[in-house]
Amino acid sequence: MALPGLDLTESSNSTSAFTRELKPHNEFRFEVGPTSLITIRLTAGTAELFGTELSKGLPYVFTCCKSAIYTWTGCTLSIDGTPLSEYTSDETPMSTYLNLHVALEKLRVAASDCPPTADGAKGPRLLLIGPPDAGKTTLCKILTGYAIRQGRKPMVVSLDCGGEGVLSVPGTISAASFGSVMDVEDGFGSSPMSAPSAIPVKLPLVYYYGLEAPESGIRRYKKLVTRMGVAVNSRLEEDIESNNTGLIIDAPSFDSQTNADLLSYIVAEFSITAIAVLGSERLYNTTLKAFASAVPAVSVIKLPNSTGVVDREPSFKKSCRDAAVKKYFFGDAKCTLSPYTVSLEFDSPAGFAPWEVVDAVGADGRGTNISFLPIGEDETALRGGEEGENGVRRIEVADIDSRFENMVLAVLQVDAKDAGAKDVGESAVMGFVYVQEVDEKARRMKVLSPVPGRVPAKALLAGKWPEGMFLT
Ligand SMILES: Nc1ncnc2c1ncn2[C@@H]1O[C@H](COP(=O)(O)OP(=O)(O)OP(=O)(O)O)[C@@H](O)[C@H]1O
Repeated sequence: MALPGLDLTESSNSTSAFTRELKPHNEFRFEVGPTSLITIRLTAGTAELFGTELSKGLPYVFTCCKSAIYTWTGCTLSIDGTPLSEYTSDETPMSTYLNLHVALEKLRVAASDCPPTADGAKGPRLLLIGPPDAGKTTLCKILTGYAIRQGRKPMVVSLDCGGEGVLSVPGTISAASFGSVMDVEDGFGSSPMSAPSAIPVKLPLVYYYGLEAPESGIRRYKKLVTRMGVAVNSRLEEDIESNNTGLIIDAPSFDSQTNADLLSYIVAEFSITAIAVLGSERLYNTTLKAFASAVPAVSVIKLPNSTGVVDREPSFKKSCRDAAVKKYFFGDAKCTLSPYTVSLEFDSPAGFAPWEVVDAVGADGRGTNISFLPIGEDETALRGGEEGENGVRRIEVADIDSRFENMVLAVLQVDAKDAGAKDVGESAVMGFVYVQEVDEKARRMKVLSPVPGRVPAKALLAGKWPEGMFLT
């Protein structure tokens, strides 16, 4: 059976079943393509997937992923389907990661012993940095999984706008408090901002950045980091349990000195107490020097990355982003959703306010690069002023045409009617719609919405990331 909108067929070769016996401290690594499924069952022993324990006998279905199942005690796995590749490895950094978790746990215990209002009641605030594909998100999942298994309630922040999105669609930064078990198949699981889930819902705070890299719109990115920092800090102050547990932040990819300023900015906004550098000796050394005399003190730790972490080709990453957006609207193999087709009138009396993210750096490295700017219009005029300052620009209705089709628009929390560039530039996200068709003559567009009824009269924000895609 094919799933609507997902183009997923059930395992093309469901007869190819095999088992793998893993010795203690070994890892079963596998890769599944975007159009196939494999099912894995734990039949004996104990095992975990990036920090979350597998239940015995339960079928876990995987698609479009490169992943690994680790065992501390030895286990038997039964696999149904044909992975693109699979092997077992006895070389993993899991003991080092466990040691890091134990060190964090000691700090959490010390924080719990302090009076709630004392400064010492703040648990460890860890920032994970490293070059692309170093395994930052994976380590973030592992540490979150271990903290949850220990009965903790970690606050997880994803500042990686270029990735697949954590509890949301790509192009966003998000934060959520994790109090319940994570999803083995889905990693961080789902939320009303990503997809349905059988596991208790997490309600993330989401900002739509709309560009691939922080450098492309660094001023706005920093503003969003500040907004996120304020929200997360005040949430932690209100919730003693979360405050004692602390923060785990998955940073965007850093490569040595070029992002030094952004790194210091993030450290200051979230009052980071420790930075873990994955997979880059050079980045570790520059970071160590940069924070050697920081007040308050910031510990810098060097961590090995797993030999299983593979460079994902751009096409594979694109498939993963597409799959994340499809999942937001159509659900997944376990829980199919039927999004609604809704008409968005340009002349709606309630208000229609489309905005777009302004790219601060063009492909040539200079000037703005505005996707919907009418041909011939002077881009430099937009660089100053309130709009340039806030990294967003109001789109004239006359400029809306088929270039909008197949794009994701963020429905912001500011009302369409009185939205200014500052509100739009810094507003959190309510949800997303997908533009199916633009009818310029009838002055309306057809959008896919996850909820029935009219799209709320809120400001809509178009970005360049995730890039346009065909959903239906
Ligand atoms: N031990 C492992 N075995 C197999 N695959 C792994 C392992 N660890 C991580 N991976 C996979 O490697 C890929 C890259 O890892 P991850 O996303 O954690 O890196 P990252 O540093 O966060 O990447 P980004 O550049 O997006 O920030 C992911 O698909 C992840 O599932």
